[in-house]
Amino acid sequence: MSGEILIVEDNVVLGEVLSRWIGKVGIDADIATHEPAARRKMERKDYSMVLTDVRLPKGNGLSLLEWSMAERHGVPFVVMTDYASVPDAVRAVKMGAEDYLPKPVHEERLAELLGNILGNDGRAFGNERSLLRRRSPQALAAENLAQRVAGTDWSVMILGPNGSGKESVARTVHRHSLRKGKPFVAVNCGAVPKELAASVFFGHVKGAFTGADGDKDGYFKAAQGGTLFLDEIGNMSLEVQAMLLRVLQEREYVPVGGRKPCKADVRVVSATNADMASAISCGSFREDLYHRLCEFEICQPSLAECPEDVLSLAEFFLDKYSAEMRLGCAGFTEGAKMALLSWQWPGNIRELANRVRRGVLLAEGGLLSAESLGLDGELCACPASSLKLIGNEDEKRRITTILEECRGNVSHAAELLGCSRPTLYKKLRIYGMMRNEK
Ligand SMILES: Nc1ncnc2c1ncn2[C@@H]1O[C@H](COP(=O)(O)OP(=O)(O)OP(=O)(O)O)[C@@H](O)[C@H]1O
Repeated sequence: MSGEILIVEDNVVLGEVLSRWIGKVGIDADIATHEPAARRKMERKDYSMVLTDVRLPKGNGLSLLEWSMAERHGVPFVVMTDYASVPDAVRAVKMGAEDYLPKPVHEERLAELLGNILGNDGRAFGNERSLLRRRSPQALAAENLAQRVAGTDWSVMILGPNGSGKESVARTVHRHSLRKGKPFVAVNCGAVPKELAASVFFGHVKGAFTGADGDKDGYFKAAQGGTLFLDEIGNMSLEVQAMLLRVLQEREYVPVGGRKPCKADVRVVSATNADMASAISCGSFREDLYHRLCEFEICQPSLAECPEDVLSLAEFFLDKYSAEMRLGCAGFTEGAKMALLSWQWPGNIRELANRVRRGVLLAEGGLLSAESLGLDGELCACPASSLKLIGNEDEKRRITTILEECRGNVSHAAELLGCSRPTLYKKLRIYGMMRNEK
């Protein structure tokens, strides 16, 4: 796969703007101005994604999508629509498009989307995202640690599952540090091939290798004075690890093909969902690098550990996406709320955002149902949704949240928690939650 993105857009100025934004994160973009040209390009090359307008002078984005699905190209499609053509976006998603992007396109949304679809550092656009202040004790604990360590210059390692908000914690560290106002640069280390690592991290000078027709800065230069966020460090090759260890020890580096050492004045914050102890014991991660990267550790909880945040985050995303699409969605049906509370969120906040975005589109201005969130029928089908009644604080909070939502209806709550009524009563007694117990 070329890694290149194909933009299909007849507005040449917009095509160029999109291509420049995509280029900022190190991805090349190719432009076609109508459907036949796009088809020709797709026949010649495998693109990593197609970003297409619906209306084109010849053909249209939906028939391009239909053709690509029939030809089994397997390339993710993102369809750009203006507010008047919401039904087109709905059709596109139903036909298999990965996502849609409302026009006018915002750089921040495009970055988020690239991050979601390509799993790369679309985040390097560097724009601050608006975030909800979370209230669950677990999320607050991680946030407080981030604020406390921010004032030191220690390296920080954030551990937690994918999509749980580790980058948001890294941004909190940066925002509360003396380096705020300086760059925050995010790098997806897992996506950096070892052959290019030196040039990507340290930059290169003109003539350093074939194709190096100018000087180019690397991530360390881009983050100078600020924070370098190394994401997915668990996926770094041993060669890249050795390279990073050297620069973190010596606090300087030399661009590829250059002579003069440059100062590496960056605060490093890293993140991973890997089990670092096992990675070290099986030799896939260097222990010396681990200690350099982890002068302070923060564990970001999964969304399932933070039941208090689910509905407020869902409402936050509902407002955000319905404003973006100018679809005044009024809220969630009771069934949708129950489904949101009983789902286990294997993809964490990212999954919640994606489901709500899809729901906003499909609800077309009404209330979001469990079906529009893709959660109907899943409740019983997903074994993970059943409560593992093992007895701990998380479980108690989850029961409390669901009981509140069910307005005290134990049968309904037991159903959502995936356990029997007698088991739930037993738990309520264990936790001293029965009214007649106190
Ligand atoms: N408090 C919040 N309010 C609103 N959105 C949030 C919040 N925290 C995280 N998000 C959103 O959830 C998504 C996932 O967050 P983030 O990228 O920080 O997770 P991550 O753990 O770093 O993921 P990965 O491990 O896949 O890199 C992002 O779109 C982010 O904007």
